[in-house]
Amino acid sequence: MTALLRVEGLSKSYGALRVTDGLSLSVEPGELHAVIGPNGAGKTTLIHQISGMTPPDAGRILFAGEDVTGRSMAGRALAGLARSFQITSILPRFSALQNVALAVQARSGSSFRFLSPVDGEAALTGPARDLLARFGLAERAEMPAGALSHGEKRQLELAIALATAPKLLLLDEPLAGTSHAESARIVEILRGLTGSVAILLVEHDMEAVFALADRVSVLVYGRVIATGAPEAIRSNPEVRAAYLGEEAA
Ligand SMILES: Nc1ncnc2c1ncn2[C@@H]1O[C@H](COP(=O)(O)OP(=O)(O)OP(=O)(O)O)[C@@H](O)[C@H]1O
Repeated sequence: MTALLRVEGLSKSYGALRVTDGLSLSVEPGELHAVIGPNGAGKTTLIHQISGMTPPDAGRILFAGEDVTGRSMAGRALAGLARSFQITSILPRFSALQNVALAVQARSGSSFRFLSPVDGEAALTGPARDLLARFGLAERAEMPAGALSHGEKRQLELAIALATAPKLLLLDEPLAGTSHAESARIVEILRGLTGSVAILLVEHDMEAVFALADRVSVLVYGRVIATGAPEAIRSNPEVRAAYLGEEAA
């Protein structure tokens, strides 16, 4: 199968610190590929480089068969690479519905101009309501997004990212700061997405990672030390020594 995303030899240094160091990995269509590793291993910097926020010093990023290394964030988003922005993408005074409807509009470009105002609005809010329902937020549709709980904001953020109909979703710690119940709900949402959209997931919650991932890559000092199925990663002696330790026992 041709990889949807291929990262080849990605390097980035800040001063003397090599944050990603010849890093290579791939994500297949529909795959949930988790990236784990100790604090400071370079996981967030990897996501920044893939999304186009941080230019790499060396290496290439191939997405859907094209070299996107030099492309802007907006150009990558148009090509189907979506990133959720840990709540900062949410407009707090707009309702949850309006937040998702705006993302639906962004996906559809100017096509709504040709509809009457009423039909145009329905064409945006219809899919937005469907997405909110899928993300367990149907009853929060009219609520200002800023009034949602932390976990609900994370769910809304996923709905916004999905509204752009991406091929690949980049998720940086979607479970951080959520309650046990909220994180269980988000895990269920992510499970429901697997197969239909590829996901590159950076997450510290190992229970969630091992329950969700098709493949796991382990990043240590900016390098991938192992990639494989969750069970193979859990029992890999090098991974256990470098990161998982007794956590995985
Ligand atoms: N803009 C920057 N300028 C200087 N140093 C940076 C910058 N961004 C990241 N770093 C450093 O690069 C290293 C890797 O950071 P990064 O956030 O990518 O790690 P991480 O694996 O995501 O860590 P965590 O699990 O704690 O989120 C850290 O030592 C960090 O301080």
